[in-house]
Amino acid sequence: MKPNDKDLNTSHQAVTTILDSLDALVYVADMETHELLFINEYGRKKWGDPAGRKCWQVLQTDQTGPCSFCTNPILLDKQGKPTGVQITEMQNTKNNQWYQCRDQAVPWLDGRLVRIEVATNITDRKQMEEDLRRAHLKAEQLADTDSLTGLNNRRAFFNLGKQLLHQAERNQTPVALIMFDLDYFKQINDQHGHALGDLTLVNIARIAEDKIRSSDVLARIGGEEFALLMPQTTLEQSLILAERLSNAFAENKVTNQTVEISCTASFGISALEAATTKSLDALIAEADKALYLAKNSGRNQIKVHE
Ligand SMILES: Nc1nc2c(ncn2[C@@H]2O[C@H](COP(=O)(O)OP(=O)(O)OP(=O)(O)O)[C@@H](O)[C@H]2O)c(=O)[nH]1
Repeated sequence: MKPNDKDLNTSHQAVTTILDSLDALVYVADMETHELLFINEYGRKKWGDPAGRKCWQVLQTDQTGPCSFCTNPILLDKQGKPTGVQITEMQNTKNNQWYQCRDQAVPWLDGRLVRIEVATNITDRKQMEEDLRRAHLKAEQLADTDSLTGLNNRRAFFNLGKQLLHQAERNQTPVALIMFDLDYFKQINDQHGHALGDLTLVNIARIAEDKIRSSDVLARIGGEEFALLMPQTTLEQSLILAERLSNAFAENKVTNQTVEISCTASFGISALEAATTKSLDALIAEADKALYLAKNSGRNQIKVHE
């Protein structure tokens, strides 16, 4: 039995009612001319009536032609045959909302190819993903950061240090390590309180940060112990920097309302010459030995591992 006009009219109305009830954009656009042939009520309410206009004129802003992100090219294969459903995520240029777009090329009633898109608003999900990404990044940064000074912590020092040594070995460039430890720091805490001790550590960190290159890895690896690993740096160059640091620390004054103090440091230096290999642990052990010697020789001095 052939459907009559009334049946067809009723089924057209039924389909329109269904499409207009959806909480998603549904539209049909000519794949060649981009003319918008249909848009459901959700789309009309948000983007307006097509009135013979093209999809890029109705749905996007500031377009003078088809969008650079138009999905048409992926909806057809080299022979011009539909590739099936393609799912993309896009931020609409008119309302800045994010949409998941389910696009498909299909033959229209008159035989030409059209793009049918069903787009659902995923802005809340995108925002949640972004929040999660930021929280994850922050957690990672916190796990690598010394909370008092904001410097790398011990864990980060070992991770970054190993990468740095690896790179240096590959490039056959020298690396130097300075370990420094504040002198008689316990006395500062005991005599003037933990808060002034903390302030001293922060001051020392800022001074050191100020004197190094962005490629250097500076870390607080213990209570009052710091490590500075420098790529493309020789023993001689690191000695000059250690002297600068030593002088700057000694000149630095830390104050609270009642006292003004200064604090020196002892330094131990070790180095990896270009085109040689050494583990980070070995480099640290050598610098540590030199630091121990500096402490035992009266403090406020720099010793180099021979
Ligand atoms: N204020 C403060 N003190 C800390 C922190 N971490 C460790 N310390 C203190 O640093 C002091 C280190 O003391 P010691 O290891 O005896 O070293 P020192 O007094 O500097 O002596 P030398 O290193 O031999 O010159 C201890 O009193 C720790 O409590 C911190 O985060 N803040």
